Amino acid sequence: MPDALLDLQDLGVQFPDRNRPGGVLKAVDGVSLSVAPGEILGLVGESGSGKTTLGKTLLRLYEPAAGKILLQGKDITHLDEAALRPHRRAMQMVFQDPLSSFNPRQTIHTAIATPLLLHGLCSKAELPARIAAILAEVGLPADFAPRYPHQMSGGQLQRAAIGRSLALEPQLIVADEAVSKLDVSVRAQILNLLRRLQAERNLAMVFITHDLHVARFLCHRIAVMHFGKLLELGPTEQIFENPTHDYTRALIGTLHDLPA
Ligand SMILES: Nc1ncnc2c1ncn2[C@@H]1O[C@H](COP(=O)(O)OP(=O)(O)OP(=O)(O)O)[C@@H](O)[C@H]1O
Repeated sequence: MPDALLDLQDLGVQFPDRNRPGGVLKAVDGVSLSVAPGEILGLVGESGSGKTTLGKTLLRLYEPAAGKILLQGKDITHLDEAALRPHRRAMQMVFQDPLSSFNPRQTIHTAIATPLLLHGLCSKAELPARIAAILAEVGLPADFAPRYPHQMSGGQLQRAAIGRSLALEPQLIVADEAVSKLDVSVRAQILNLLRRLQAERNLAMVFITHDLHVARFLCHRIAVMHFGKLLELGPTEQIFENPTHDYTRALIGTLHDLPA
């Protein structure tokens, strides 16, 4: 895909196998896929299928054993930290557990201010207004800035985590089970927030989830992973209505057993 934001080509990631001393586990095995600007790509598959490993590797948090990662056509697969720095801004991650993704001794203000100052995106004088604008964008009042993580609910904190990731104006967010720890009503609010951000900012996302309801609601296309391999990839309705693989059919079959 020539105008892809992100292009993964035959990506492989290996770990020492925890169950076989001396053995190698192919956590991601020959995965090729691309993400267009503003596209939400869902990564689904059962536990251990390699979703998180793929997400972390495309962000260059893990070193790939094989293949290529192209960001806006630039090969970032083996760039060192210094060369990677300008590209890091373009891709941010939102984790499952917002509490553990914040430093408990830092206020929300400091957590959002730090990357802004580090990347020279804002002067100290501009910080309060900038942080208030970021909080407003994720539906939090400005007076949440002086709060510490433990003074916020899970949903409020996930909003703050999304705000922090937006501070650097990324083009792509990798969200790893970002709503799975939230209550159902809060989950819907955060999903709507992600949808709005995608539409307003043309923000692309790799949305990792084991929840097929969530994937169907949010994602434009869905990639199904199985034992580190990409089993199939297609528009969301096609995956749900006309899956090619028995494994996908079985995965979707479980959807009918889940509460809506
Ligand atoms: N740091 C690591 N060292 C060794 N093995 C790892 C490491 N991280 C992941 N693995 C293994 O790689 C495989 C893929 O794991 P991964 O966490 O990417 O899967 P997942 O689909 O995200 O699963 P889950 O939904 O449970 O998070 C698993 O077999 C896992 O045990």
